[in-house]
Amino acid sequence: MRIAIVGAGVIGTIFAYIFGKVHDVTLVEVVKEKVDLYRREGYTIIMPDGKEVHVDDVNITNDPKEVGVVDLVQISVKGYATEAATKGALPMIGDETMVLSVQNGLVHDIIASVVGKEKVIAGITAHSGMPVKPNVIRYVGGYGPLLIIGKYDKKPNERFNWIVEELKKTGEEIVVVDDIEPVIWKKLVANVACNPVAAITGMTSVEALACEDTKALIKMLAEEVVEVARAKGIYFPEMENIAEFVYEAFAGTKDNKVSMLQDVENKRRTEIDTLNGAIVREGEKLGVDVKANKVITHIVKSLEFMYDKR
Ligand SMILES: NC(=O)C1=CN([C@@H]2O[C@H](COP(=O)(O)OP(=O)(O)OC[C@H]3O[C@@H](n4cnc5c(N)ncnc54)[C@H](O)[C@@H]3O)[C@@H](O)[C@H]2O)C=CC1
Ligand SMILES: CC(C)(CO)C(=O)C(=O)O
Repeated sequence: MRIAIVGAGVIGTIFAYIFGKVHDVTLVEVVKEKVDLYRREGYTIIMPDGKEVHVDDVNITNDPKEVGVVDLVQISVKGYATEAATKGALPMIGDETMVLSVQNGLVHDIIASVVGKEKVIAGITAHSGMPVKPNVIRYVGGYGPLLIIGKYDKKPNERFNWIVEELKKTGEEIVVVDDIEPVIWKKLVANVACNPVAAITGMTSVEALACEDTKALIKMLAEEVVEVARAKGIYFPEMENIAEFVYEAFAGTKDNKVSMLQDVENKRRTEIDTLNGAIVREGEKLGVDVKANKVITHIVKSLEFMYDKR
């Protein structure tokens, strides 16, 4: 199968390595220096057991037209870049192409607005990693399947089934569900409740969960997400006891810094707009009280505003 992965970051590179064992994969990256670096030196992945895998001869470009039409495009950029990345990918998307995303946050409607809902394979990954150098990535590994995916329009077809079978040839665990939305929202609630709190306080999960005030804040954010989910008709059993669920999910990150804390520490734009900001937009549309998420969105955006001021 021919796959194009848009965004040669942490997830894009890890997936290029995994899919590339079996399939013809091209990375598409907007940063020219990164394209040059990957072409010149390849990339290294430090595997969960500490072994290093080096990949030379990387197929990477910053010109999607060079790639042509592929079977599967994976959008693997930060939430705020989703629309630009999907529009940029259009030269690689033909009648039969499907578009996969396991990005965090509410991004699948953005992709669907560009390519059509019927082309979108939405989902999550239980795997993660972090950058060590521009072409060295620590693959933390997986706390579950590589992919939990579903056709976003809930109408599986022959083409989708074929892509799933092709992806399974990697030997990775790929779980297919009929309704992907509850799966996305279950991960979303953990990211929305924990990531900005970590970003603002500098806390790891161990520190946050030792403080009753921090736990109270996490609970408030999570409860609003549940109310928005209910208003949208989305249900997953953990909604019944959401605070315990998010505390447990956060605890799973141990002493690691969640992505939004890493972003703030490195003065990078955060994914607040497709996490808490998206909850605020959805909540306000549906008449749900989302004040806690609104306040924390303003705080994180205020932090971003100050990046270049001192
Ligand atoms: N890092 C992790 O362990 C996990 C990340 N995610 C999610 O996956 C998504 C990607 O995250 P990371 O890989 O960590 O981000 P990253 O910042 O490491 O990589 C994103 C890459 O996309 C590139 N890019 C931006 N706009 C582009 C465009 N228009 N065309 C081509 N390339 C473009 C950037 O230059 C960068 O190299 C995010 O939504 C994140 O929340 C989900 C699970 C785990
Ligand atoms: C899964 C987890 C918590 C990995 O750290 C994440 O999604 C993030 O940091 O944003």
